Amino acid sequence: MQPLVAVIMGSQSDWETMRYACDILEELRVPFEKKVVSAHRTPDYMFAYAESAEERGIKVIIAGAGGAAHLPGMVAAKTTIPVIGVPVKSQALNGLDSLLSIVQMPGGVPVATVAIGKAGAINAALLAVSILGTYEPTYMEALRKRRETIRKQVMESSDQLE
Ligand SMILES: Nc1c(C(=O)O)ncn1[C@@H]1O[C@H](COP(=O)(O)O)[C@@H](O)[C@H]1O
Repeated sequence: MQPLVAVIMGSQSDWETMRYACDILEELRVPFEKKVVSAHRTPDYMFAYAESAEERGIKVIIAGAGGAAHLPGMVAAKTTIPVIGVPVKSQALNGLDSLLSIVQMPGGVPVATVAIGKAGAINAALLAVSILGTYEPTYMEALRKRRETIRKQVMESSDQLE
């Protein structure tokens, strides 16, 4: 099926985080592609990838990177498709470097930045599905059902408190 969401990451080492985004997309039956693309290490490929994404039918790009995390911002600079940036936890600075590199975009070139690490990757995918849901009601319905499941789980966990 034609992918609607692109999950890209600066390195294969980001997969341990970005796999959580892919799990959500699989769960909600959203067609997606996943690729390693680096602004630093494969700049020409990154440009070509970002420039061609819209015409290939991609609606949202989720871009995860760690450290000097320029990938989400550089992709956003080359496309007007919504870009969601996931700060990957870095070894040296625990992902604070990644977060600040992604979130502080100059006015005019937005990147929707989520939290550092696993929770951010999960929320990036949910946000991407929300965007798809604005024109495809089945995705909105899938999100509503998921929220309801979470609500029930929380209520049950509350009942189980001693
Ligand atoms: N931040 C970027 C970019 C980029 O922004 O283009 N390319 C790779 N990286 C990051 O380098 C970290 C270490 O990568 P390696 O584990 O491959 O050394 C990864 O978290 C990756 O996202």
